[in-house]
Amino acid sequence: MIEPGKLAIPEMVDEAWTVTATAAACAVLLVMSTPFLRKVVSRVQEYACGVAADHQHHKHCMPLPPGSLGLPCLGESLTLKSQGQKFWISRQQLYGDIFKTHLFGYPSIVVAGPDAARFVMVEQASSFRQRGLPIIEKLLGSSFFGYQHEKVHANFRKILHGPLLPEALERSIPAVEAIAIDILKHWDGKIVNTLEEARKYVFKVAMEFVVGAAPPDEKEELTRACERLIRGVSSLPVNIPGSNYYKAIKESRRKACALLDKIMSFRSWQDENTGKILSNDGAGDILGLMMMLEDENGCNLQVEEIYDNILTFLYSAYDSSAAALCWTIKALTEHPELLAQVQAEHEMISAKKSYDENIKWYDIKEQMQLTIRVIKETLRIANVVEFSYREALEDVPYKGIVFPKGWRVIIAHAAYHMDPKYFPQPQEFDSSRFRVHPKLFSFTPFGSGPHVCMGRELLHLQLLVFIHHLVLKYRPLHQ
Ligand code: HEM
Repeated sequence: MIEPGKLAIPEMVDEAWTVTATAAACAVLLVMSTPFLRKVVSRVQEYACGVAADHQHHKHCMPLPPGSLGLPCLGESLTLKSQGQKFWISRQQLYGDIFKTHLFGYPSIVVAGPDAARFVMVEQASSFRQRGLPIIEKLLGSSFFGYQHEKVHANFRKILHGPLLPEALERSIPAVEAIAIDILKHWDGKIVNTLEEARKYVFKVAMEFVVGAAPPDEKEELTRACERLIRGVSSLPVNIPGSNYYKAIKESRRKACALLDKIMSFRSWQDENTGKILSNDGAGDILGLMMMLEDENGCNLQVEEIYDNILTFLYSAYDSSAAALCWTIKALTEHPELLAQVQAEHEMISAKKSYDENIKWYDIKEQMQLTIRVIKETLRIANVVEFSYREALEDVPYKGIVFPKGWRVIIAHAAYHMDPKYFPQPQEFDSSRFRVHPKLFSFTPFGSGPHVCMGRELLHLQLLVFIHHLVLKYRPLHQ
């Protein structure tokens, strides 16, 4: 998952090739400046990708969608890096709701409209496998349960969802509230870096849900190792000593795995007779569940699988949630009238409570409707997760074009979130637009279908709790 404006370009070039690639890119830029040569290069690029030529001419006679595969090797990754979410919007305007490109080292089909998004995420979900960006799979591991297909994925998901379901979340409100109050306590009389504070908060919350019971020192060290690892994910994949990418691979992942080992041995013991891992505190968090999981032969997961899952889980929970909280606070401070209404909403909830009484699940679900709309509008406009990522497992025909087998598929939520057809004046922050439900599948910040975000209820809970205490305690300086 990716922060706004910080899209990571995965390993397209290894460092030995960097100089050659730069020279080649300059030459190709010159060549690409004439339309005829651009067409020739594009066709060569399609042939280089193999699958496209195969499809267009030999198999189904079904064309690929319009679009450009960009520069050889680099594709359109540099343009995406420089344009951010505008990349999806500008191409959607140029080519329509489905177009081809070449990103993150793979020929890809981008889905930029609600109907096609629904087709890939829901109707034809079994023909597409969820993937992580190459850099994410490399740094955090490729055996994350979300990348498994159909039944295996569904079985894992059913078990791991437990701590994130409403019943469990309701029990955890006091713990989340305590973390929020503690973070805000340190804001008194200070100028703080909101993003840093948001990261501190969401990571502490994520640690409770994902890693659970662990000695505080190990948890603290794990937090730091994960932060460095996550920094590596949004860095350029330049594998030279001193770079964030290098440090993430060589130091942070190893450190994080060693700490997870320590935490697991603190929490478990191995049965001498069966060799099975027994956990002393069971199923209250994701790590506890992972340690207890058994396959059909009664074997526990391999430790590498546990590392990959925990690290990817922490990544999913951390980066996007911190960005969402930060953007929400920014939106509120930029709209003083809205902030005043949000404050009134929370003062009303607080007025009905005795001193020290915790927020209730009912408050979250029923009493914070305006704040929920503010969060929705923030997610729409900030697009903290710009897209979902898939691989086509077979040739998939759709409305006269084909998703070729082996190509990557990018569901660009950001493109339709910013489309005036579904959200008039899309650049304007207007939480009141969510008084009515948006068109089906035009608003999918958490994805949809079998891979829909497992942490969306937790995200709402942690944002609402934090905003509740923030607006009750502080006023922005300009008020
Ligand atoms: C602003 C916050 C968040 C956003 C915008 C977000 C968005 C998403 C999206 C779009 C997907 C679907 C990926 C796909 O279709 O391929 C997803 C999946 C997932 N998210 Fe989130 N997420 C957020 C926070 C969280 C949190 C707090 C957690 C956990 C505590 C979490 C855990 C997951 C997991 C485990 C999956 C994979 C589900 C599966 O493949 O079955 N997310 N998220």
